[in-house]
Amino acid sequence: MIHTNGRIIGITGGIATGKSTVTEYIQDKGYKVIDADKIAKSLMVKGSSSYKKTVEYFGKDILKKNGEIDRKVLGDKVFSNPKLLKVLNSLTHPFIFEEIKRQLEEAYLDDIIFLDIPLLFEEYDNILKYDIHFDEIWLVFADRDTQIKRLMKRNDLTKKEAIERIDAQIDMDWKKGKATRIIYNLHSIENLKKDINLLLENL
Ligand SMILES: CC(C)(COP(=O)(O)OP(=O)(O)OC[C@H]1O[C@@H](n2cnc3c(N)ncnc32)[C@H](O)[C@@H]1O)[C@@H](O)C(=O)NCCC(=O)NCCS
Ligand SMILES: Nc1ncnc2c1ncn2[C@@H]1O[C@H](COP(=O)(O)OP(=O)(O)OP(=O)(O)O)[C@@H](O)[C@H]1O
Repeated sequence: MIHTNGRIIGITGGIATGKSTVTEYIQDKGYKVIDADKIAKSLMVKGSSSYKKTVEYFGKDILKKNGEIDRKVLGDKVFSNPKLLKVLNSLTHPFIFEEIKRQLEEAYLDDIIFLDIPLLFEEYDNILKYDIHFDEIWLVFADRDTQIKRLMKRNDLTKKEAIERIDAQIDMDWKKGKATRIIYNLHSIENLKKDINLLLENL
């Protein structure tokens, strides 16, 4: 069991639905936020255990000239091939979950801890294995067309590539049924902030 005094609120959603936009705002308001994507990135730096295992399996083709992992190249490989995505997950997730657990325990004095974790439902077995218990789960929702549009724009992807990334995750409508709260991020960012304020006031 993770030792914290406070509540743990999971923030999840589909790719490019707006999780980071939501958690950046929550963090600006002074709340403690742990970001699984940031942890994953920090653990993939040149020379780390995840890096070594990933390069050993995927080969030097995934490296940039300076020896760092080219995330676009690796992303293209794994999101177009579910088997390879599974391999990458198996090489990286143990390190990521260890670090999430460590950061949760480090934040034991905070009353509320938000954990931004895109794969909360996809990796539920790991959530249980690492003894992470959510008091609430907030789902940031956007419809598929909006996801595609935002993802193509932000990552400079073709429609096909955006769809592959969306389809590498569990369907958003299924996730809706499992969440405590749903944040509909379909309109302006100002609108989104108002909705978040309401949720925070009611904590
Ligand atoms: C494949 C990689 C190199 C692509 O890097 P890139 O910089 O393009 O994307 P980034 O890491 O910023 O992730 C963006 C979004 O992609 C989605 N995503 C990332 N990894 C996965 C995955 N394994 N399965 C499904 N969706 C994923 C999430 O919604 C995430 O928010 C990178 O995502 C990665 O190393 N993934 C494996 C680690 C992982 O599972 N990270 C998610 C946090 S638990
Ligand atoms: N309400 C909105 N209106 C317009 N653009 C938005 C809105 N919300 C988010 N965006 C933009 O959509 C993109 C995706 O948002 P964000 O990065 O917050 O999503 P995410 O869920 O964290 O993505 P990922 O799963 O890839 O980490 C960003 O470029 C962001 O600026």
